[in-house]
Amino acid sequence: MRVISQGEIWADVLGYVRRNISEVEYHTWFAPVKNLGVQEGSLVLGVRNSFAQEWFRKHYLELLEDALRSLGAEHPQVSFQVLPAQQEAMLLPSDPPPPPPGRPPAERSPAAPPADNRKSLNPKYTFENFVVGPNNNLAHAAALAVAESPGKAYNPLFIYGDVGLGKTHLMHAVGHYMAERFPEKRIEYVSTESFTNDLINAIRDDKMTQFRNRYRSVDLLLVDDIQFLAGKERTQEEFFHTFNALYENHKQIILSSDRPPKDIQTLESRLRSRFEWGLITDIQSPEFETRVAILKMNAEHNRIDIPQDVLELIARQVTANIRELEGALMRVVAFASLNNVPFSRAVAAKALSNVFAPQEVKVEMIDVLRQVASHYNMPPDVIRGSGRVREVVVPRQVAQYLIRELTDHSLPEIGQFFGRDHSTVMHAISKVTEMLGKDVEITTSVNTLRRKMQGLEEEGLDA
Ligand SMILES: Nc1ncnc2c1ncn2[C@@H]1O[C@H](COP(=O)(O)OP(=O)(O)OP(=O)(O)O)[C@@H](O)[C@H]1O
Repeated sequence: MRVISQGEIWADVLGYVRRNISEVEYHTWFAPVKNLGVQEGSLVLGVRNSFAQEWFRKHYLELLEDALRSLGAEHPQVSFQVLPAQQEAMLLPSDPPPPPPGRPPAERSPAAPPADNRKSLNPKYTFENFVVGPNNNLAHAAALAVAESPGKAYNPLFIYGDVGLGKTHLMHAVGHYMAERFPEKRIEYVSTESFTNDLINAIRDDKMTQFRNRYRSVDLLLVDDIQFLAGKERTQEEFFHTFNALYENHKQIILSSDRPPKDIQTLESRLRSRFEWGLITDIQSPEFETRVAILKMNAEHNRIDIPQDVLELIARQVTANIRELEGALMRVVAFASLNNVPFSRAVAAKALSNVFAPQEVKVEMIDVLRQVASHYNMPPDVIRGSGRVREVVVPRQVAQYLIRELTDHSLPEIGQFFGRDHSTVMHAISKVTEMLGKDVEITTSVNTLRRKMQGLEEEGLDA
């Protein structure tokens, strides 16, 4: 693939973008972007992680295309690539990763596309990415058993549960598992809706033979939301025959539904009884620990460094639906990025307050420490550590001063938090008090930090 370096184009695109969005947005999202040149007519941009990639696709694709149009491109094309891990370091937007030292874009290509028999599967939905908890361990064990002995363990496997609890994920996981071990096997994932539409089209276009070949020649058939068969007589009829053909040939069938077969109204009894031939297993809502584990895995996958207490706050807020749980995490990440603040419980509560019932979150010592650390661009542990150079001592004193001002903690408690005694804290506070109004840097820092902390507490920021 020929790669043309197009530094000038990128500079012009950035100029255009900058004129059309706010400075905060520009610095948050566009400053860390790497121009990877133009490849086959498409401007390729390197972004820090898959979250940023998704964000760009959703929010800035049109703007970028407009920018290219303004430069004369008739059919502007923009694509995004996630930069290799060591360059991502999403952490905080105020702390962008160092620029990549001129590696050729070819090396940054994402992993090779999945094998063809996985084309109907979501690459994210694997067993490795599935957090097992008391709510889903039976369904998980059954899925694993089926993956190991397709057509033999339980056929069909029927998984039911409320929306967004991982039914589709588990089905796809079986597909991936099988595809890896048996690359020649045919795997088909389909929603009941698509199955119905395919059938309608096949009837209309007189292509029933192709339709039957497609669904009856697979080794693994995954059908989502089978409750939608209810009331569709012709589809039930066709599905009945598909089911029989596969079953008789010992091909594995996995079905998902929002309710058990016996509760699906207007389902032909011959289908209902077939759905009950194998194993019926359910997935319940995850409990707190599982929700935290899911959030943690998600954050790690997206290489987002987010403290445990913040994840716990999110997990307390969203209890029933894992899709919403993931959405809440992304909302918090976007909110913190756009407002250029470090992750804290107060930030998370604010980010979620528009969607969920607001949670009362008091500012804690750790929140102030993180905020100060982010402001001075150094790790919180260094500020709490034993370093005595001015670069560390000033942030430490500022942190102690602000904690005293913004929280209800006593001097000994603050001392303990910093591994020091209360007289050291008292000294720090009087030192900062003395410098306020005299030392420009300290005064500005204290005021900025105070405003940020109070802004989050009282006025709120809009995502
Ligand atoms: N145990 C889990 N571990 C990790 N991620 C999970 C888990 N369960 C669900 N998820 C994630 O939650 C999201 C929703 O899951 P999924 O789409 O499988 O739900 P579903 O039960 O099929 O919902 P629906 O009924 O709406 O089709 C997905 O992004 C999935 O990866």
